[in-house]
Formats: sequence, structure tokens, C-alpha cells
Amino acid sequence: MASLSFFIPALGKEPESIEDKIQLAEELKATDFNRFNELLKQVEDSSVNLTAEQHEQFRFLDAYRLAYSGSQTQAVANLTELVKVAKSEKVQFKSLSVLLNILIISRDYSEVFQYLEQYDQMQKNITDKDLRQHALGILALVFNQTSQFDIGYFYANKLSSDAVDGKYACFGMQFKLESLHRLKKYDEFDQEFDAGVATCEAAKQPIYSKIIQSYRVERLLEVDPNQAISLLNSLYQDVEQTSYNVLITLYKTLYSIAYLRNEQLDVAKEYGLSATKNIKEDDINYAILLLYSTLYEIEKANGNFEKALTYHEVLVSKQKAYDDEKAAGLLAYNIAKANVEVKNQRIALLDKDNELLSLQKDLYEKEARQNRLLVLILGAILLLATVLAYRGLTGRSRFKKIAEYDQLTGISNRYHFNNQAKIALDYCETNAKPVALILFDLDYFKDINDTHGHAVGDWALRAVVKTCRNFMRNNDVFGRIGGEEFAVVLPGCQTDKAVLLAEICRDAIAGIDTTESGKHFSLSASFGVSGSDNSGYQLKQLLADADSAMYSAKAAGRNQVATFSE
Ligand SMILES: Nc1nc2c(ncn2[C@@H]2O[C@H](COP(=O)(O)OP(=O)(O)OP(=O)(O)O)[C@@H](O)[C@H]2O)c(=O)[nH]1
Repeated sequence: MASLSFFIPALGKEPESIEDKIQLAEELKATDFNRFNELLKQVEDSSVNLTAEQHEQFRFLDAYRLAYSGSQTQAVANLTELVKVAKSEKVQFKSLSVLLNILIISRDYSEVFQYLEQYDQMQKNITDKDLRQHALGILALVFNQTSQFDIGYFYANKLSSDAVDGKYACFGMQFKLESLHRLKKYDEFDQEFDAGVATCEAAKQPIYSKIIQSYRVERLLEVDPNQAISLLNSLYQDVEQTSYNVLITLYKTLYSIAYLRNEQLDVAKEYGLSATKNIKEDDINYAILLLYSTLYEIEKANGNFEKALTYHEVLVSKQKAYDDEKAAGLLAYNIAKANVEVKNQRIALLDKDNELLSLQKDLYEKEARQNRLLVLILGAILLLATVLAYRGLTGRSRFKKIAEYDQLTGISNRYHFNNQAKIALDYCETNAKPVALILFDLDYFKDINDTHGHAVGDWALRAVVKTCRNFMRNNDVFGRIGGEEFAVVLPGCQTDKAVLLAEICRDAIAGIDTTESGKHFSLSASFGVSGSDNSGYQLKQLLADADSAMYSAKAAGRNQVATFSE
């Protein structure tokens, strides 16, 4: 009773002062949008009387209104401006929170990461508990979504310690369990699991509770598919009731994997196909990637290779788009960090410069000149880094091309390929992940040069790279390691998947329309595939084995794929 009467005046009585109207609008913005809108209109009508501080608060609420009534572009513009110019740190922070929300939903990670460093610094000074916890949640979410689970865990853990119960405690537990699951830290995962589910149930967050439980299903799939199915059965009705498509797709996919592991291919396929129904063409998320990889496995097990190839193609293109989004984001983040570092170095150098000048002017004049030169150079680097940040990936690759990329085709040269490949192989070995290597060499390339000239040969090399690149994920290391010889290292990829990818590339090369070059000729390549299962993790061995397989492909008539086997 007491709590009911507590609310009555707030609902019934019209706030009179502008200050109260702004206050109430702020409180109602997430729960009663119509009332919020009405109050905002009243504030707007009396906008001439607003103090500077109130005007700033109004601008934030107005941007919020735009964001949640569909005018995203205008909202982003207004919020970006407020983040830059707001005098109140709180308004600045709230604007950045809403801005990040919008950018995350539209998966614009290159923008998200530009702000993350600033956001992290700001949240440390925020005393409002809700705002701070919201920020920790965003930070954990972004790092988990970009597969940086160590950092995601750091923020999720902070959030869990900060929020004892309620929705933020639940979000904290979900992000924490997600990172523990993906990092395979199962001991801690098992310790926290029950508390995670209970916190989310108590906070009435069924979606988050079911996400947490999906991690346990995923683990069971590896060891006991039947038990995974039982667990899915006990959860699925509640999952459907959430009507949340991403979750439903995930659960149907988990069913599909469980039946695939049980070798019940028909049921597995039924679940997989039903999961595809909720997906829109440009949707990309973890569940969707898992789904297409499962459908590919099912069709492969069915011996239906054409369908398997189609699913694999969808998987590769979605995976590439997914990785590209993340890569663009991480690049922006690193450049933003590098900018801060260059700035700090510049300040340190300037300080030193002044000190030296005042102490021993004559003696150090020469050195000071050098320092100034360094400052100029750093300034130029800063400028360049900023320009590159705006130009994104293309700008960056142009910059790096000088040392690491092949001038003709734009992919890694042999030197860079070797370095990158070794990093990837080390990573896979340390994390017990499979890795495969594809080597390919164009067929009768000398004849193409001899018959049509070197320029046409060059065109063919570029066309081949352009074609094959379409099928590669962002993590794959693709390099030109000889005149007409190329290699691809595929981290996390089993040999059979690499063979399929090699097939796709072979087919695509054979299908290149060469008339664009001004001549008409046929192009093909021979492929050799090796994998860590047979060749281990040493680049030298993987290359030697792929080379021996490629030699067999050449000997068997060219334009084909051969796999190395012991
Ligand atoms: N246009 C062009 N040709 C190149 C380049 N680098 C190497 N080549 C040529 O690639 C050809 C390679 O010929 P070979 O090694 O005999 O092999 P192939 O004719 O492809 O025959 P197989 O590999 O046995 O099918 C040589 O003619 C090289 O001059 C380049 O950058 N541009």
C-alpha cells in the first residue's frame, strides 16, 4: 500500500517547474514514452526560459526521443555533437551511452571503438550507479562481441561486483559466463553458472537466463548429445515464449547440432532449415554462423556436396562480413589508442625540449633541434594516423603495402606471409585449434605470358587474387609466395573444409572471364592442401606437404585439388 501511494502524486500531479518536467521526463524516458514525449514538448515550448544547463539536458532528451522514434541519423548527429560540446560531464556521458547503443545495434564497430577509450575513462568518474553499470555492461558486451573475451571478462566481472541484483547484475553474469565459456575456463564457469541463472530469473530477464543456459547445452553437445537434447527440451518452451528471434535461431541450431552428432540427419536438417526461416538476408550473429556451419556439415554427411558447397559459401561470406566489422572496429580502436600515445610522446618531448633549453641552451641546442624535428615527424605521423583512421582499412593497407604487400596483387608478399603465417600457426598450436594450408600454382602460365604478353599475365595474376579473396575470411593469411604461386593459411580450419575452399577457388579461377584483359584464353590452377592433423604446426612442413600434394595435382592433369596424406 505504502509503495502504491508513493507513486500516486507523481502520476497524477502535473509537474510545474521546468526543472521538474525535465526531471520527470528523464525518469520516464525508458518506461512511458508517450508521457515522456508530452513533457518534452512542454519543455520545448518554454525553451526561451531554459538555463544553459537545462538547455543541455533538453538537447540530450530530444536526441534520445529521436533515437527511439526512428530518426537514427539525426539522433547520431545530435548525440555526437553533445559528446563533443556538452559542459555537463553527466550529459556528455549519457549522450555517449545512447550513441553507443545505437552504433552497437547497427553493428557499426569502427565507430563504437573510436569512443571506447573515452567512455572507459569517463565511467570511472561517474557516481550515478545505474549509469556506471550501464557503461560497464556496454564495455563487456562490445569486447565479447568482438571476441576479446579476456577484456570482456574484466568489465563483466566489474559489473557483477558492482551490481548485486536487478537487471545489471544479470547482464554482468551473462557476459561473465559468456567469456568464461568461450575462454574454456570451465572451473570458474561451473562455479558461477547457477548464480547466473538465478540472478537473471530473479531479475525477470528470461532471455539472458536462456542465453546463459545455451552455453551449458553447447558444452554438452561435445560430450553427450542425448543429454543436450534433454536439456534443450526442458528449456525450449520458455525460449519460444520470449519471441526473441536470435535466441530461437540459436536454440534450433543447437537442436540441429545435437541430432547431427547423434547421426539423425533428417531431424538435424529439419531443425536447421526451420532455424533459417527467421533470418533476414543481412543478419549476422554467432547463432547464424553456427547454423550455416551445421547445415554445411549435415549436407556433407548426407553426401550432398553441391548443397554443402552452397551453405559453405554463405558461411564464408557471412563470416567474412562478421570479421570485417570486427576488424574495422579493432583498427579504429588501435588507431585511437596510437593517437593518444603519439600525443603523449609529443608532450613528453616538448617538456624535455623546454627543460633542456632553459638549462644549457648552447650545449643542447643541437639536440633540441633534433627533438623538434622528431616532434615534427611525430606530428606528421599523428596527422597520417588520423587521416588513415578516417579512410579506414583501405587507407591503412596503402600505407602498409610499401613494406609488406605485393605491388602487383596487393596481398602479402612472401616475407610478410611467412611472418603472419607463423603467428597464426603459433596461435592455433597454443590454443589447440586446427589449421590448414592451401598452396596453388597457375597452370601453363608461361604459355600465357609467351602467347599474350607479360601485361596480360599480370592481369591474370590480379584477377586470380581478386577472385580467391572473395572466399577468404579476415583471419586467413593469403600471400603471393612465388611468381604464380600462392598460399593461404586458414586458422581454425579442418583439412576437409580447406579442401572444399580450395575446390571453390579452383572452380572460380577456371570460371574467370578473361576477355576483360583484351585477350581470350583459359585460366586454371592446381591446388595442394595440407593440415595440422597430418603435418603439424610448422610452416615449413605444412608448405612442403602442400607442395607435394600440389605436385600430384599437376601430375594428374592440372586444374584439380589434391590433399596431402601421410
Ligand atoms: N606476367 C607475369 N609473369 C610472371 C610473374 N612472375 C613469374 N611469371 C612467369 O610465370 C611463369 C612460370 O612458368 P613455369 O614455372 O614454367 O610454370 P607454368 O608455365 O605455369 O607451368 P606449370 O606450373 O607446370 O603448369 C614464367 O614464365 C615466369 O616468367 C609476374 O609477376 N608477371
